[in-house]
Amino acid sequence: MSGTRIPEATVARLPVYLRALNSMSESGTTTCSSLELATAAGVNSAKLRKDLSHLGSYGTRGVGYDVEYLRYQISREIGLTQDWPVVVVGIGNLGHALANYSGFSSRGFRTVALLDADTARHGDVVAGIEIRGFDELEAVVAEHGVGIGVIATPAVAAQDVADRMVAVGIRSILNFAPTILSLPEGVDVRRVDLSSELQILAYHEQRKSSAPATVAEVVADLGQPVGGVR
Ligand SMILES: NC(=O)c1ccc[n+]([C@@H]2O[C@H](COP(=O)([O-])OP(=O)(O)OC[C@H]3O[C@@H](n4cnc5c(N)ncnc54)[C@H](O)[C@@H]3O)[C@@H](O)[C@H]2O)c1
Repeated sequence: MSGTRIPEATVARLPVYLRALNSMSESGTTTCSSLELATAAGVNSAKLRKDLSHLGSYGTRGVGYDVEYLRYQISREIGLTQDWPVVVVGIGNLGHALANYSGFSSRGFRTVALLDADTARHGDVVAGIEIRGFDELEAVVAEHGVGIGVIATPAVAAQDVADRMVAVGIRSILNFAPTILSLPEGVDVRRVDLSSELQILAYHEQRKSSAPATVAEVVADLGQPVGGVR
């Protein structure tokens, strides 16, 4: 890691740069300009250069960035060169989808246990992992050194699950339940709220459809030809 504290907004963009670099690498690209990488990541190149400067990466004038080296630097910075054991709690519809998602393991997140409170689910196997009781959380965390917990339970259960996670030493939580968790300092929580994201899109959609009418539309409403406007 760079050792200096990187702004949160930059940290949030690093995985986006990494994804763009991964596609470049897969297509055999060995170097890229800041503009090429910025375009692939959907940001402006000044912001990209500033972000990468926090990693001590400035590229080479006239050559740009070395794709493989930058991939390595970003991966190291966001901890992807390490193996991260993860426990998922709540193996219903979403829990099944998360357990089956191969994108976690390819990025170093190894699901070591699937836990659920419903005894009817215990013993079922999802993605090669047996669902176990939630009361096994402490043993699982101790055995695998789990630092990251994923909550995919209904909202009413999420706070209790989070409290139990923290009590057994988990310090980072990814929460899919649509509820705000109250947790002690030092515990990082990321909330994935798909409904809120849809609501934000709905808000923009609504604004688009109520955008001011063009002159042509106003004229059409008045029943006059556009050419008739003075
Ligand atoms: N399904 C989706 O597409 C989706 C999308 C976004 C967010 N979410 C959210 O994710 C959560 C799960 O959704 P779902 O559709 O998978 O629900 P689900 O009802 O299918 O699954 C929830 C699972 O959590 C388990 N559970 C309940 N209380 C528990 C506890 N205290 N400890 C351990 N396990 C417990 C249940 O036994 C069940 O297996 C919800 O909060 C939902 O709002 C779901």
